[in-house]
Amino acid sequence: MPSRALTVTLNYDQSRKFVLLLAATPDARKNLNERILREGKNKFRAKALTSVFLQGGLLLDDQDELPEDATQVWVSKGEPYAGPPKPTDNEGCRPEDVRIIGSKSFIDDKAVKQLTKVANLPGVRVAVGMPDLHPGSRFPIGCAIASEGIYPALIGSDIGCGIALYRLSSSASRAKSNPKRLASLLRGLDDPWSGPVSEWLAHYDIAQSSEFDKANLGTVGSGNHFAEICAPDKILDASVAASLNIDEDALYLLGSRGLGASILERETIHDSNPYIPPDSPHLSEYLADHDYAVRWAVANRDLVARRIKECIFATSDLPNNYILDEEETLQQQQQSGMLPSLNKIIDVTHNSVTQHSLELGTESRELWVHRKGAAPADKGVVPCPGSRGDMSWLLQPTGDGQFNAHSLAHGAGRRHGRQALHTWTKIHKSTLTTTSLDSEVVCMDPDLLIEERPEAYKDVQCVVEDMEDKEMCRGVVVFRPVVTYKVREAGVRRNDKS
Ligand SMILES: Nc1nc2c(ncn2[C@@H]2O[C@H](COP(=O)(O)O)[C@@H](O)[C@H]2O)c(=O)[nH]1
Ligand SMILES: [Mn+2]
Repeated sequence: MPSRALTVTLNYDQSRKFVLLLAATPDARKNLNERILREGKNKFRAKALTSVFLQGGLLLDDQDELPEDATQVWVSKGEPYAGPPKPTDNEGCRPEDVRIIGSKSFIDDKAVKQLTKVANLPGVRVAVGMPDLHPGSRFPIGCAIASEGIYPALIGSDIGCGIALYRLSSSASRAKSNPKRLASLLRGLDDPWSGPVSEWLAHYDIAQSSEFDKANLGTVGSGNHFAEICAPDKILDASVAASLNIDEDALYLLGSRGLGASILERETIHDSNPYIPPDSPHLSEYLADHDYAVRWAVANRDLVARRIKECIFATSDLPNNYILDEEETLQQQQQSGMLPSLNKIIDVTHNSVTQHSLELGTESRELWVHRKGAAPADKGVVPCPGSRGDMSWLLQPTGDGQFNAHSLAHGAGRRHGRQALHTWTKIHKSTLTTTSLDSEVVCMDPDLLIEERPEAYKDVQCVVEDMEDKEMCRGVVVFRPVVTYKVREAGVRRNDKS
């Protein structure tokens, strides 16, 4: 009777494999787990092998029968599956499900090529380039990618990065007539927070706190991260603006703090772009890490906001449990006269993955939407920052989210790469700390001053108009920058660019 060949591959080094011959009888397919592990331990000289994966990442357990069509298995020491996706996931997007939204905005060809490549990955069903689309080192930034399973590398190392908008107060408005003075008040923000880190994190369902937390929680970080005090310049939708109480100064905070780097590192030990299929047991493990990084980033933005408020209003005696988004507590605190007003309007994460229903032709599918530099369009208003020398917008998402994969642009997007900006005509650094809108920039890092000057970014108005033309959103408020905070101390440059 002819035998059947089963290729056994070592999951953590896929160049190593051997062929196991199975008799072509139904019995030979039963209780195979033990035999595969035994042979694997011998052939690979790896005593610690514990699990057998089928193609796609499903575990072959003790009592499981080998599926009829299985020709390969992967043996692992317990690390996540690193083989190819299930054959059914193999085709990428249909051409009509690859969209680039941008007729007024500049879109770099390199970013289009990167998006096309991503759209062809197995399991990917929809790929949308937003008008802020620009090239990243491997994958494009400014896009929403919907797939059957999850590609951790598409979300990248800056999991949880996002932007939050807080109300400040009219006393800050008075200071706006003097941005230099307001800027001079922002001190000590690069130092670790001296408050109770674990207590703060506990408000965000984070039980542990580490040395990393102590050193980083409550700091802005570097790279493209910033805090910005801004003032409403134009109210475009008075009723939405009124419902959000936007009539005074506001504070934008963008950033995370590099926590996602270790998560991505763990995921990409064996493969630079692994795929976690929808039925893999590893999917929920990755999501637990991902959600933790997202909550941490929100906690961080809130703490930076609190510290900025302390700088501006010279109050260092806030109760330790003062959390910005607990409206009720906040209102009580304000009523009791304890606090100047600073509460949160919205916080959106723009590097993340969440599940959504999307229509593919006549079929509706539950897909994982990876947002790499894209804001969710199903959580209320969305901030869309321009640059330190341009306006920033607050947008109201519109439409059913099908065309844009429930996402909007996360900003203006880069027009020029960081390195290119260093080759431009040299400008004296001092002229970069006051913008053409008369706002002040606190940035003692000379490279960042060059790399993030306003000309580095696209025109945010074109980005917004491109989305309005597709009926994805409408403008609510346009904000003018007053003070942009990057880094105060020379030499403090944290390694968490995204
Ligand atoms: N209002 C400001 N906007 C800025 C500043 N620096 C950058 N940006 C905008 O934000 C996004 C950043 O998103 P990222 O997470 O990809 O960095 C970027 O596209 C710009 O439009 C600033 O100082 N002020
Ligand atoms: Mn970031």
